[in-house]
Amino acid sequence: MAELIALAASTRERARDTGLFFDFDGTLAPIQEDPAAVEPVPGVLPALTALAGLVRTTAVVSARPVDFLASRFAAVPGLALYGLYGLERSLDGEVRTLPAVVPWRSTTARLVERARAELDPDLLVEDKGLSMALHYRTAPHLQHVAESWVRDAAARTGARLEIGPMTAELIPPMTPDKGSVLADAVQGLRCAWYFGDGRPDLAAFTALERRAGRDPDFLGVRVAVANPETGDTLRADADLVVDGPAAMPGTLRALVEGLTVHQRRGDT
Ligand SMILES: O=P(O)(O)OC[C@H]1O[C@H](O[C@H]2O[C@H](CO)[C@@H](O)[C@H](O)[C@H]2O)[C@H](O)[C@@H](O)[C@@H]1O
Repeated sequence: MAELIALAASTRERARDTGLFFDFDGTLAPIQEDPAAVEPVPGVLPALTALAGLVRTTAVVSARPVDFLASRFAAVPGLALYGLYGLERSLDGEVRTLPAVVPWRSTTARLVERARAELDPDLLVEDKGLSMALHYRTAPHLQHVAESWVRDAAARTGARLEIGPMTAELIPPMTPDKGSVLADAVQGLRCAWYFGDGRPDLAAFTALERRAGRDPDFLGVRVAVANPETGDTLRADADLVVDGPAAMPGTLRALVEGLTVHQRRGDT
């Protein structure tokens, strides 16, 4: 907590030039068997709303589609959404899709249809519009089947393979990574925090390091959310460690407090 308070103190003097960026699954929401049932941890939405009033940018950067994120975060005004690793963006309420990727919608639709027809029904097929994922969390014995099916489909279609926790995903080849999303999003900011839990979030950490390396005035804060599954993936590279999604509301409230103390004092 002492580290968070110190970093909040350094952030508050540049709060109006600060961006707060969050991964979704395993960071703002707990890992569950059914991806469609996942909701943000109770307490996260009011804390994000409070933060959105204190800093320039608050954003979710996720492998989920923007419409899914929008359904979960409608209560947070001004929250920017980067979906499908940045293929889809909703920065001002309007959803924009990288134009080059649009033809992949039909490729993905065919892959989803084939997966549902060919594979064991215990493998959950997640249709994300421009990408799709096979989930074997409730059927771990099918990991090999899922991974070899997506490998084969990737070779046939040119889609890119992304292996996640209990998940094998096919994404369009031009999909950015979270690092390039962050590098772009932090332009014009003097401070950014990134909260993540998994391997794709490392690229976002690296983007903050690179920016800080080029700009000594820039403060980048890398926060690892050590959920029970991905555990130590980001810990070694982090400035702060949060003990899983359940600890996020308390962490965000402490950050609100750290940013608000200054404003109250500054106002008097
Ligand atoms: O970038 P993220 O927001 O972290 O999304 C990564 C993947 O998250 C989801 O899958 C993971 O969470 C599920 C729900 O808790 C869990 O059942 C699954 O095993 C995890 O891999 C989402 O369903 C995927 O589409 C995302 O790629």
